[in-house]
Amino acid sequence: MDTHSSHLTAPNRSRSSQSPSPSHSSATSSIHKRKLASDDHAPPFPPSSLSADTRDGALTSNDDLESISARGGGADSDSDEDSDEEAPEAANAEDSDEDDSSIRTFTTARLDAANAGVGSGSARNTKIKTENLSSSATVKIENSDGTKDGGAQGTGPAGPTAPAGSSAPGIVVKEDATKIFTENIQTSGAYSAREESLKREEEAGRLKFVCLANDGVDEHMVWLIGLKNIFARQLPNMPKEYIVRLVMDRSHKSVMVIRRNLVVGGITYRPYISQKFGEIAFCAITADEQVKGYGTRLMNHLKQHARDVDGLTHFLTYADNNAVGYFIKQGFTKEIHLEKDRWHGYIKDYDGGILMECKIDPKLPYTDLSTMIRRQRQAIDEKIRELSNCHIVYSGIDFQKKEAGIPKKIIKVEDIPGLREAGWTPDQWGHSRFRIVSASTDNAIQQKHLTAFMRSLLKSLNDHVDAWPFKEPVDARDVPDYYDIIKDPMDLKTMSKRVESEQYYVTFEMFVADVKRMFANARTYNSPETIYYKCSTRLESHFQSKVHSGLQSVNKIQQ
Ligand SMILES: CC(=O)SCCNC(=O)CCNC(=O)[C@H](O)C(C)(C)COP(=O)(O)OP(=O)(O)OC[C@H]1O[C@@H](n2cnc3c(N)ncnc32)[C@H](O)[C@@H]1OP(=O)(O)O
Repeated sequence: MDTHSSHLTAPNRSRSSQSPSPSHSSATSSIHKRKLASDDHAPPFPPSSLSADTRDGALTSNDDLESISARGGGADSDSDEDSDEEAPEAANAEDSDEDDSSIRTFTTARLDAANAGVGSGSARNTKIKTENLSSSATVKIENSDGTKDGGAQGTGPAGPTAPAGSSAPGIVVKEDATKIFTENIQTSGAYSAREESLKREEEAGRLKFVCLANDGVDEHMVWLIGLKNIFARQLPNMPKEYIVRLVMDRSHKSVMVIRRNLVVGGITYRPYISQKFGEIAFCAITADEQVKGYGTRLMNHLKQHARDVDGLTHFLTYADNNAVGYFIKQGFTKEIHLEKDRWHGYIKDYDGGILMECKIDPKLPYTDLSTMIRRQRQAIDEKIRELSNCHIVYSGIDFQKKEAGIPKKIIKVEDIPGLREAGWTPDQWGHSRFRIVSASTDNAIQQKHLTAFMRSLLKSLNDHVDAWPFKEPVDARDVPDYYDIIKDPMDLKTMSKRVESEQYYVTFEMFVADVKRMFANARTYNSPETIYYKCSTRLESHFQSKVHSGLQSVNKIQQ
């Protein structure tokens, strides 16, 4: 037993890692080959509440691992992960060095046990349970409030999470205040929305975040194996033996997302209590649950736990190249500000990874950031209200229209609700885009001239020999599919109504746009050889010549 368990300690970890041979092809990670710290500069094993005697602890032999794994494989948790990874894992066993023989035993036994069925798995379970119960050195991580991590499901948030309605140290958020903020602000960013939704799931007991280590508790071991399986699948370039070793190493802790008693993902880290920093070894979410916010919430729980329970101020990690973006979004930087003597020689070196650092804020309510963001939004919103009226929403303009799109009543610009309040004055008319064709200041006279001009053009069109197809709106009874194809119909009769209303065409361009639309419709619906198409072309050139001569005579009068 002693020989088996000793590989969990630092020297053996280094020795075994000297010949890692990750031969997997990469699906989700870039090459992430370990180049572990050698024995000579491996730091003394730091005193930690988790580094209890490994010989008498809960997991004391590969037999234990085998039986747990067998049971884990048989459970609903991550059963697909297991089945998918078994073949490569077995194949990979050949690559392992001698120090990994225990892991090979573990893998083989797991396969055997899984094949043997539930019966043999439960026999193993019983054995572990007995051993665990008799083990006085089993270390259990407890929450600051004294409850055990990974407690029974349905008992509310577990792990280091602050209970609902409470707040993180240093920040007091009363429930009522939270409610007001929540109700007042309707929209929240994607970050807050995801955090809030997961927080609600936690409060409803459907989701929990637990932080635990290899403590021998039956349920915890199943979860750890489930997490190991996710790591093995999501980090295909990482030797599986190495993953098992660290996840099961008692100096490492794992924060896990558990949903319906299944592990969704997690982060395994090693807290260096004396150095006040932690090293994130692995981080992954199961494939079909990625980019749903679990990774972010997981990291927030980790930070809160590491600060409040472990007393850490920083995290370091060798981030996989593909995951650098994720770590940046979690507040990690490539610049390392932590004094080198606090971490150098402690953390493991990796090839192909980028060393990143995250400073843990001493006050931030990491598991309730969405409430804090709401409060900040509320404060900014109130300040804006003090300085401007942009939050006031006026009733809209009644755009109800009579036949031919003519407004039922004329609305004076100055009567538009909110316009004056926004600082508009009538002398700003010149900035309006609804300008009459002439630069004259007498709008009424200009409108009369415009109407007369449009009336004369319409008469000229109506009198033309090719006008007959355009005099009336197309009758859908005659041409059933016409309005399926022509969505913006126009005809001379409708234009005439608009001209006579003296309200519709406030610019000449609006009138011309209707004429052009009428001809374009004819050429859209009809093919070029048809009479309708030819009529539209001839009538349009007639219209253009009339407009041209009409505008020339207007110009002459104005000169
Ligand atoms: C030390 C190490 O272990 S390094 C290896 C890290 N692990 C892996 O690469 C394994 C495969 N990937 C995963 O397991 C997951 O995608 C994780 C752990 C990287 C992220 O977990 P998720 O649940 O997907 O993250 P979450 O949904 O909270 O996303 C947070 C943000 O990061 C972004 N993000 C997630 N993964 C990545 C990525 N690989 N690269 C860049 N951005 C990412 C998301 O788009 C999201 O952005 P947004 O807030 O602007 O919308």
